[in-house]
Amino acid sequence: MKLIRFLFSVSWRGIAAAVLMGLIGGAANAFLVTQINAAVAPPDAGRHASWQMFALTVAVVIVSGLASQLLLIRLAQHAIYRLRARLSAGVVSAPLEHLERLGSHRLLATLTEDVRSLSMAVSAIPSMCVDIATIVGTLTFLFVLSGPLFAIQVAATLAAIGIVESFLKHVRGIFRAAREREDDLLNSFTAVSVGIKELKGHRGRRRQFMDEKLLGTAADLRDMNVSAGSKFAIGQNLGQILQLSTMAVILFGVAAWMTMPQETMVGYVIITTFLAMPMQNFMSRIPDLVRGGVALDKIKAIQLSMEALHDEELLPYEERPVTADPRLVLAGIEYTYLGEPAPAGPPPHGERPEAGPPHRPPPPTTRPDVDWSDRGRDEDVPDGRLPQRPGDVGARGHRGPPPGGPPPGPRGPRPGRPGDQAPPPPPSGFHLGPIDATFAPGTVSFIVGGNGSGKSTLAKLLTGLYVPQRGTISLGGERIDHDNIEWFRQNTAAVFTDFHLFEEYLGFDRPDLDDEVRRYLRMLRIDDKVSVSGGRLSTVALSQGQRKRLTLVTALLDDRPIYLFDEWAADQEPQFRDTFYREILADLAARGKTVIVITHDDRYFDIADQLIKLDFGRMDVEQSRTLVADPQARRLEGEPTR
Ligand SMILES: Nc1ncnc2c1ncn2[C@@H]1O[C@H](COP(=O)(O)OP(=O)(O)OP(=O)(O)O)[C@@H](O)[C@H]1O
Repeated sequence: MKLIRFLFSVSWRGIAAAVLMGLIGGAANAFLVTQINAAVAPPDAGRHASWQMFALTVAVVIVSGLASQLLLIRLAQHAIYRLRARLSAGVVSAPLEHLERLGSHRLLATLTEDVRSLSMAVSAIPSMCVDIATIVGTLTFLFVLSGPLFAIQVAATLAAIGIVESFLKHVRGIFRAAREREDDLLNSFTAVSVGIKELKGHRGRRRQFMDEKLLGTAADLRDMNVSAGSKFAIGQNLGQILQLSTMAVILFGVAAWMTMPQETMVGYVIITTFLAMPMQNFMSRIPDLVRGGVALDKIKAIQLSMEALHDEELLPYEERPVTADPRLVLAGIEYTYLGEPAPAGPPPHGERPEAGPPHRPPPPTTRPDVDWSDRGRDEDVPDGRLPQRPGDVGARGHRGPPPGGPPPGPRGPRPGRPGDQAPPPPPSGFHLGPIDATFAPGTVSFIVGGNGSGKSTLAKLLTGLYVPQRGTISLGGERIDHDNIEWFRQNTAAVFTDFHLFEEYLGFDRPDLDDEVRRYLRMLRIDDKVSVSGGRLSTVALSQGQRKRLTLVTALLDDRPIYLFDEWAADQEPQFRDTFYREILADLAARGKTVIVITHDDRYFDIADQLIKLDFGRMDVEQSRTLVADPQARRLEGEPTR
């Protein structure tokens, strides 16, 4: 079982020690039964029991049982810790686009619901081990007592297990479906917390949302859990009926038929009474195991791999200073989002539909842990991995699919061979590029364009959060690829529109950090609202504009060679907007930083050294202009870039 395998992967020595203790406990339990049996046997039966032996056996039962449980509890908690650590690492290290496609609700459901289910399952294992040891030990004693009774009892127990298992098949399916609904419920919870103002302000919308979405999903989950619980209870009770029927058959039929001695029958009754408790305990923990298995499957399905399939933590990283030459050059870069999966339904032309659970998210399209050079796409690499270092791009005349074509992801579908049963290409979404541009040190570049024209997508490419599927990015003349993308990311301080403000200044190891922060708080005119002490902000409960100023503080503290602001000034008052564009950006450029600003503020176009206009994902060459030749001039009167 996957769960047990997972537990073993945490510490097989710990498991072995705990199971050994459990077995000793189980054997002692069985011996206890023989003691009780001897104590109640008629004096002429030749069995002896002493209270000293009884007390010693009880001591062994308790000590070994306790030792086993303590060992397994530690192990289980360690396993849960490892699970949380691996899952969180899975989230942090998964490619950004994959996380965006999953959505925060699915991540939350995994980090809360799946971890909870797995914790329950892992916590159930200690007592189940002791139960199994007791059952095995007691049945062994029954075997010694009477072979035929042992055979009948084991046959009945196996039949009971078979009955429970046949019910479990249905229960497993229901738990699986219920787990998918958990995602929907978490989605509704997210909508409630994020959209509470919209719901409060519109009675009809709130009612419909509550009835159809939140409560509808909650009711489905309730029904599924009731159905699963009832099915399991029926199965468990049928198993118990079978056990009791077996007892009746033995007591009232087999005993008389085989003329069994009375002490054997007394022993049998004691054994079956002793067996009842661990059996029930064991059975009642089975649903926890089933849920744990479903949670493991789910984690695997959303590819937040515990085997670290996309582990960016494994990206090579060389501890070296940031670049001294922040010249960023884009050469024909292109990027395509994977489109939404096709709606379920009969496939055209008699094709077979793709198998998979209904809510299974598509695989990630980007793989930052591999090289994204053009060369790899045209080669058939046996194990699906691409060469570590790019060859010469030289493929500017060989650009990939037309806009809207399938994404040529580094590990995406390889070119098919005749006769290949290649899966249909995933539907493609928005396509950006090709983009050729240079962002020079000491200059301010504006990226402009309509809503949805691809500005933020380009920003994610410029910061190394997405990897281009075609073309190259170079920084200071160094081509960026698999081997240096982690280093590349350390060169940019970026503020995105959907930023998160951390209450603490993390990742700074400076004794005078508080003083520096105070200086920036004063400079950004927010020192009357928030203070800092020990690298921690006094509050983050501020207006959107004020919170954005705090993100700017963090970016300025980072002091990186490249600065990227995605519509930073949109929430600022006019006066401060002026300060941002005319003073802060100018100061950064004067300090030799490469400054990139995504903006709709055409009033400030005059301060830009370069303007890059995007139109439906393409660079509008006519309207994109530059005067990189003279960064000091800061006027937009240069020639078009191409
Ligand atoms: N995570 C995503 N998955 C799939 N498609 C996406 C994703 N993010 C954006 N898109 C698509 O890419 C296109 C460009 O989005 P992007 O955010 O880059 O535009 P933008 O120019 O920054 O727009 P705005 O000015 O409104 O912020 C959008 O039309 C959207 O459909």
